[in-house]
Amino acid sequence: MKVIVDNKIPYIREALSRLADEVIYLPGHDFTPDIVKDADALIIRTRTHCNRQLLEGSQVRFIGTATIGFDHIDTEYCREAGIAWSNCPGCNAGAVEQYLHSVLLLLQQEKGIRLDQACLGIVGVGHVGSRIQHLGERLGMRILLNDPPRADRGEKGFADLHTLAQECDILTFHTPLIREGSYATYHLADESFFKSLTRRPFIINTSRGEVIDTGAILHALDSKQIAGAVLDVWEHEPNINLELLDKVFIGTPHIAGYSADGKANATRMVLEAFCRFFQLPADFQITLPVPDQSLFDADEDIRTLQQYNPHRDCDSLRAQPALFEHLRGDYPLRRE
Ligand SMILES: NC(=O)C1=CN([C@@H]2O[C@H](COP(=O)(O)OP(=O)(O)OC[C@H]3O[C@@H](n4cnc5c(N)ncnc54)[C@H](O)[C@@H]3O)[C@@H](O)[C@H]2O)C=CC1
Ligand SMILES: O=C(O)C(=O)[C@H](O)COP(=O)(O)O
Repeated sequence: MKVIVDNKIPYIREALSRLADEVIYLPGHDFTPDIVKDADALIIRTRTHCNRQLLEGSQVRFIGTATIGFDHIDTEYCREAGIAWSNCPGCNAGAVEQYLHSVLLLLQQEKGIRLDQACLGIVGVGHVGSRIQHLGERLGMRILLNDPPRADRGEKGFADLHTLAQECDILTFHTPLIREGSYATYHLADESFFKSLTRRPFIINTSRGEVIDTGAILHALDSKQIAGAVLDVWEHEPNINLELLDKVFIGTPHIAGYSADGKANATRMVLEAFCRFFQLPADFQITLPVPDQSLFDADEDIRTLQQYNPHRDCDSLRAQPALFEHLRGDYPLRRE
């Protein structure tokens, strides 16, 4: 069996060498129709666009993405072509929670937001959003939740986006990127959304850049419709809007999910899916580095920011925005 694998997926090589006869490691954007044509499986990240153009005429039967998001896979084409695919639900939700925890503490320390008096709006309440809900509750915040697909399934406790826009001091986006249909999230935060905000909130986006219209958020920052923004994801990565990077409170290179723990979960889950599909025994171990014991005695807020302070990633990105992809590819994975 021949497998082509993104060369930035950590902890995978030893396990995969025991599962496949031939494994080729390549940068995610270097997968071409010629390279994939005689592969049985692709193991990818968000950087490989799996569509007709890449896959037509190939013998690929399985695609595993070591990510939760799967907007880079044309699932309709895969269905037509009989190609199975799999993602890793929940793999990196703990890492994004860690990112949000540090961001909320920094908003309190540096922007004067009293978290215990603030209302937090969470748009998209899945694996990540649910963890942010519990984090916000632990921090004493009032929480409003928006998740139309869950509300339409009859689940209780959700409000519409307009209510969040009216009542929240901080709004954070955790939806998938959906380009069309009744739950589309492409440019969910557009000019009319920003106009509808009444409390000059902070906006946080760790979902996908395309969920927020770049022109609209720039205008919202300039016209003070919002107090500031924290962005981990951007339209047109890696060619991000430098004016926006300059104007946000914190801007990072799509690394909210980049903990060693989250990456190891993703590798384990993608290999389990691979083994299920090819009916192979899943007899592999993924070994993580040990946690840093020296942090264990500190006060929780101090420990949170010692373990992860997003200003570091923001400073690196601002210093060399052209290295967006390199900063991600060679990221020193943090522990949760
Ligand atoms: N920056 C990063 O490193 C990371 C980014 N992500 C992004 O965050 C997204 C969310 O991650 P998870 O919570 O793990 O995914 P998930 O699939 O568990 O949750 C997504 C939630 O969004 C809801 N949703 C769908 N359409 C919606 C709409 N129109 N409005 C409001 N809610 C809607 C769904 O019902 C679901 O509850 C991922 O799809 C991915 O794009 C996830 C992990 C890391
Ligand atoms: O899981 C997702 O979805 C993400 O956005 C990841 O954190 C980004 O993953 P990579 O494609 O950079 O591995």
